[in-house]
Amino acid sequence: MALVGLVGWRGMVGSVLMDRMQAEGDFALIEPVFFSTSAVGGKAPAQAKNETTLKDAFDIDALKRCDIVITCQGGDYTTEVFPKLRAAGWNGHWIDAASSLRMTDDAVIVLDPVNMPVIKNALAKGGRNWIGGNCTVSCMLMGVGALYKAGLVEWMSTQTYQAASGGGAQHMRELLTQYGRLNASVRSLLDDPKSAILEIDRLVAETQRGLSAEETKNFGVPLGGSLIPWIDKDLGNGVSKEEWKGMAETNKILGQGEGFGTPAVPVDGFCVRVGAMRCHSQALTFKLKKDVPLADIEAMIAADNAWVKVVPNNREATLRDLTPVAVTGTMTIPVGRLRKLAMGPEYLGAFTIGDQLLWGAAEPLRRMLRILLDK
Ligand SMILES: NC(=O)C1=CN([C@@H]2O[C@H](COP(=O)(O)OP(=O)(O)OC[C@H]3O[C@@H](n4cnc5c(N)ncnc54)[C@H](OP(=O)(O)O)[C@@H]3O)[C@@H](O)[C@H]2O)C=CC1
Ligand SMILES: N[C@@H](CC(=O)OP(=O)(O)O)C(=O)O
Repeated sequence: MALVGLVGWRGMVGSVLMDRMQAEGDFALIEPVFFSTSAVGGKAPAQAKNETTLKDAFDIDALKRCDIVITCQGGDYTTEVFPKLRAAGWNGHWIDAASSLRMTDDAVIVLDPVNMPVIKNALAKGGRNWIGGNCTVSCMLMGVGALYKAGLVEWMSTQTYQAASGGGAQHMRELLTQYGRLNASVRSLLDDPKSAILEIDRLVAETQRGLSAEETKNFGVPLGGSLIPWIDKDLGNGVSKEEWKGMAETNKILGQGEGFGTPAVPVDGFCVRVGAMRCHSQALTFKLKKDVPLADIEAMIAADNAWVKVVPNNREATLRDLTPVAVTGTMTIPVGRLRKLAMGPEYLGAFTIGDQLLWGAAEPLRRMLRILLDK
């Protein structure tokens, strides 16, 4: 039975991964070894079989014993440990949620319902580094990958509405604390149906602007009742790193563009943090290479994988099925608002949502583990 090292299993992404592995019976197929950066020697979780204590996540010899290592510990951990482990001669499979290794030549960004041929090809060539994609990109491709697979996309523009969870657990807490502060600042006025809404609004803005450095330390500015049109690093050319990932990762996942000897499809737009909990939403504008009837497009998208669901483009279905609240905690990737745009018959609009901890982070890793175990 494969010895599988789990690092970062108690973090937010790691906990979602553990839940999914449990639900899909993955632990029956492996001998898990649990690692920790903070509680070495402690008791491993209930899924442990023979390896019942927590091993040191920085112990290269302990990691070297594993056939496969899955990490959700984060980019700093990967940057520190991965090169040492390979330098020590380890030939196992490394499956990672962090972005650090995504664009390296010997790594595949894994999203098997979309890029199984790319994964299979790399496996045949001895590939051993399997990295989960950016959450926004993975969720988008789970929804509209069919259009790319059919070679229909000339370019795509994205406008994202990304949840607090993308920043991590502390960001989710900060958002909720801010919402609580805002509500508390006007509670008595809210309780009075005759109170003036503009007075409530004035007090909320005053509270938002008066939030302390402690109350905004994760996002840097208030997010509750506001939004932040910048995610991840400033690349210095007017583009945020999150926006850069849109084109770089979409093409790499699909096995096209730089490094593959084929043209990349241009993908660009704006990435915006909003006060949602753990679902990333995005409005997409496509320029298609030709005019394809809307019904054909809907059929193509619906048939692409088991999780995508086309939501009829009407108000009732949209409100019911196409919101972060409807999608959170589920594997479903709804795609709705599908319509031809006023610019011409090759221009297609769409709106899609995904749970960024499931398809956006944990699930592609879990599925890669199964691909390796089944091989
Ligand atoms: N958050 C996201 O949406 C996405 C994240 N990723 C990647 O996954 C990485 C991990 O992200 P995320 O899961 O949000 O990180 P977390 O901060 O939740 O967990 C990372 C590690 O922090 C340690 N830790 C310290 N205190 C606690 C605590 N109170 N509860 C749980 N763990 C704690 C744990 O390590 P130990 O047990 O060793 O102490 C844990 O493995 C990211 O750095 C990123 O690279 C990728 C895609 C999306
Ligand atoms: N950057 C994403 C979350 C994330 O972890 O992305 P990446 O895995 O590309 O660093 C967000 O903030 O929503």
